[in-house]
Parts: sequence; structure tokens; C-alpha cells
Amino acid sequence: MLQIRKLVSYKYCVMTSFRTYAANPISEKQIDDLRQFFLGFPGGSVDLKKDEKSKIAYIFLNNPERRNALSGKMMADLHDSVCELERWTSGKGVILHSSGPIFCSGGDLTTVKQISNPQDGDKMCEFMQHITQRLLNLPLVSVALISGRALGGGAELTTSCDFRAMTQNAEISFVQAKMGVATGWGGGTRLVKIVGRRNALKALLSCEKIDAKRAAEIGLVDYVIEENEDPLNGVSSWLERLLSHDETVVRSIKNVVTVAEYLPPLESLQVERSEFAPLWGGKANKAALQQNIKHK
Ligand SMILES: C[C@@H](C(=O)O)C(=O)SCCNC(=O)CCNC(=O)[C@H](O)C(C)(C)COP(=O)(O)OP(=O)(O)OC[C@H]1O[C@@H](n2cnc3c(N)ncnc32)[C@H](O)[C@@H]1OP(=O)(O)O
Repeated sequence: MLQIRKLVSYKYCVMTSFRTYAANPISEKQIDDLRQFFLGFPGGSVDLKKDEKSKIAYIFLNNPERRNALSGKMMADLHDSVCELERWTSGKGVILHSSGPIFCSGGDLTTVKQISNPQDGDKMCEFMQHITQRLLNLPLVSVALISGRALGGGAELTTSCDFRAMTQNAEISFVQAKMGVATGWGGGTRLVKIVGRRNALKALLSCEKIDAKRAAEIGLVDYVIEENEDPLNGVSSWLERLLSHDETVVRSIKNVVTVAEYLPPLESLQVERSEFAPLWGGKANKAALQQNIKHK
């Protein structure tokens, strides 16, 4: 019993410190300073809704007048949403979405123009890398629903989820090179992991419009919304089917996959063990054994 308690407390320590570590090793004070700085650039909001029945949360990018561009204030909102989701212990999934013809037109150019110097650019980079990595590392399975176009920082945002769903007319374009910059929100690093080195290099240099067909070819999209399907209902049903297991199982699987990406194998195996032990003989496991399931 003591051994199991030790394992559970090990798991808690590793996962708590890991989430911040893998997001960027910066202190709470630094994060708070960055948050305060970016709150000074107003416009739009990022709205969080949690559905306790389906255990799926929805992060909504809301800045329609500027084609859902991300203002400094929205970056701070996104940070707050991710923090709230880290505390949502009964959740299983999260969907990042917006409405209108543009999923997200990137950084809000009103904000961007006011911080157009290397020092502030680095601050934005640090804050956005931190937020997007924390989003990706949540113990929730995440999907970016790209309905319409995702440009620049908007394209980078789509890589901060486990999966991407696209509508038939959606396009993802990494236009950073055309803007005289490279990716800075962590999207370059994540894109290489998703589509591989050559496809990433091509997407970043060509600034091409990647439609659903091309995205499927390079492994950038996981679910294409059907012609007559409501995008949000469609992706929610797709995710619910994937998350049909007990939340303890879903969250453990997500944690194991997350740590395997960052930690050396021996440490990752230790986390896997600490995730497994409490599940073995647990509520979901006992219920499954009682059903005498045949996996035909
Ligand atoms: C962080 C950084 C990075 O690269 O790392 C970035 O993301 S830089 C940002 C990279 N993104 C961009 O450069 C986007 C530039 N915008 C566009 O290409 C276009 O606006 C589209 C996004 C394709 C939308 O074209 P569409 O014909 O639908 O609308 P529109 O051009 O009339 O735009 C409607 C209104 O939204 C505003 N608007 C559009 N995108 C904006 C943005 N990113 N920031 C601030 N305002 C923006 C327009 O100025 C316009 O405002 P008014 O009606 O008041 O004139």
C-alpha cells in the first residue's frame, strides 16, 4: 500500500512539475509579469466553456471584427483558460474553435505593431510558447477545429492540439516568411513533429495554402468534416467516440503519451508505471472484468 501511495505521489509530482517544465522552464512570477504586459493590448476575448456531461471543454477564439486575430489580451485569456483546464480533474477533452470564414488570422496586427522590436518579440515568443505547450500537455485530449483559414500565428495555434479537424473549405497557411519572420509560438517545432522535417520546411518556406486534401497527404489533419455536417457537432461526436472510456483511463493514456515525447525512456517508463498502478483493479478495470468482454 505504501509503495502504491509513493507511486501516486510520484506521479502527481512528476506530472505537475512536468507540465510547466515541458512548457518552458519559467517561474510563476515571470509568467504573471508576461500576462500583465499582454493584458495591456485589448481586443476580443477567448471564452472557455466546460460541458460536465460529455466532459469536453470548448475554447472559443472571439475577435470577429479582426478575423479572430489574437490580441495581447486574448493571449492572456488563453493562458487563463489553460490554467483553469489544468484544474479540471474530471475532464477528458477540449476543442479549440472559432466562428466565421477565418479560424484565426494570426497575431492581432494592432498588438503586433506596438511590440515590433526584438525584446518584445521575445516576450511574446516566451509567453505564447509557454501557453501553447501547456495546452498541448493538458491531461485532456485536444482537437483544433479549423473551419475557414488559419494564418500565421493562427496556423501555429492549430499545432498546439493533439489532433486537427478541418472543414472542406479550410486552409492552413504558415505565412510568417512572407511577413519577414519565422515561427515563434512553437509552431515550427511542433510542425516538424507532426509532418516531418521535409514537409515542415516546404510548408514554412512556400507559405502555401494547405487545404484538407493536402493536409491529409502530409498527416496534418485527423478528421475532415463531411459536406453537410455541422463542424462543431461533427468534431464533438468524433472526439466523444474516441473518449468513450472512463476519464481516469483517458487522462492516464494522454499523460503517458505526453511524457514519452519529452522524457528519456527510463523516466517515461516510471511515469507509465505510476499511471498504471492505480488503474489496475480500479473502478473501470473491475467493471470491465465483470462484463466478460470478448474483443472479437
Ligand atoms: C504573430 C505573427 C506571426 O507571424 O508569428 C502573426 O501571426 S502576424 C499576422 C499574420 N496575419 C496576417 O497578416 C493577416 C492579414 N490579413 C489578411 O490576410 C486578410 O485580412 C484575411 C485574414 C485573409 C481576411 O480577409 P477578408 O477579405 O476576409 O477580410 P478583410 O481583409 O476585409 O479583414 C477584415 C478586417 O479584419 C482585419 N484583420 C484581418 N486580419 C487581422 C489581423 N491579423 N490583425 C488585425 N486585424 C486583422 C482587417 O484589417 C479588416 O479590418 P478593417 O475592416 O478595419 O480594415
